[in-house]
Amino acid sequence: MTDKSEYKDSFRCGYVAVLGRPNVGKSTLMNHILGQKVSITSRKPQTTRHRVLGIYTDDDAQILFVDTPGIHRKEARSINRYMNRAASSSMADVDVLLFVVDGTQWTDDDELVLEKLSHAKGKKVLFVNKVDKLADKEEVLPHIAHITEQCDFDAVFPGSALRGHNLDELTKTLKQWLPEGDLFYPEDYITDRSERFMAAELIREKLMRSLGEEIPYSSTVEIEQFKFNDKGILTISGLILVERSGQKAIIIGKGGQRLKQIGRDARIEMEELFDSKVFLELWVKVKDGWADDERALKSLGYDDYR
Ligand SMILES: Nc1nc2c(ncn2[C@@H]2O[C@H](COP(=O)(O)OP(=O)(O)OP(=O)(O)O)[C@@H](O)[C@H]2O)c(=O)[nH]1
Repeated sequence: MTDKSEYKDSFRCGYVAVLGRPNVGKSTLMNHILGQKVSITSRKPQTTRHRVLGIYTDDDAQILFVDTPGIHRKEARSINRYMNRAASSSMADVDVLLFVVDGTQWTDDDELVLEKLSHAKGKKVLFVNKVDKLADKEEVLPHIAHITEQCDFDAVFPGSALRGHNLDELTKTLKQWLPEGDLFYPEDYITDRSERFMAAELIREKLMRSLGEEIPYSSTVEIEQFKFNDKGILTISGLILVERSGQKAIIIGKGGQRLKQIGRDARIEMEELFDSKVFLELWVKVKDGWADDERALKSLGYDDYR
């Protein structure tokens, strides 16, 4: 470990890539550290489809979190290939790689991420999450041994993103490995994502939560209107794109009830996020086979990974 005293007077700023297979708790971890929701979470895997930059600032450092989409073995659909490429590219040019695993479950997908990580450059930190679920905390030890045998980590933390266990210690460690430098973003920024993007993500989150197992990621959301009127009311029109008409019917629900509930839930969080009264309109449209068409994906804004 580096002696922290030598850093005392200098401000640090840099990038931390958050890596891990879907559903291990990456978004929960980032949201907890930032103290606000910037990345959507759900019980189903693969909700993080976009790279979200979360920004943490305190008196001595600014951490720029790059939240990566899941890495998968199954690359059959374009959208999966796209997500894999995005995840790999976010490993390059960062100061610290933060590998998040679920302390209760190790899978082939974890193995795949670990394999990619072992070839990457930069400081590496392992966060073994969901330890709150283990009756006997020592159960994580063989898990940690298995992982660290395959890849050298500069620090290892068992903890819980949901309960905030060990996150202060993690943050302190991440900060000390950032290069010296001034703030990249103003101190009150928590993301560089646009308000439109945040609005779309909120709708998508409510959609996923409401649909249970039915439509994992064959739907997407476009924001067609995002406008304040002269009374300060924000009008947002969201277009939900699905692959088949059956899916459209499911989303709309009996007598439009499900769509109404999705809209109500999204609107409440939007009002808090944008600090304004919100009028939200939602539409559902069928766009056949969009997930298999990489060009269509790009036209929908999935081309912003560098
Ligand atoms: N018990 C427990 N559950 C957790 C913890 N961290 C996350 N979860 C739950 O695990 C599920 C997945 O969490 P996410 O943060 O969405 O996972 P993710 O890795 O960002 O997933 P993708 O977006 O699919 O890549 C959610 O239901 C979380 O509430 C934890 O520390 N303890």
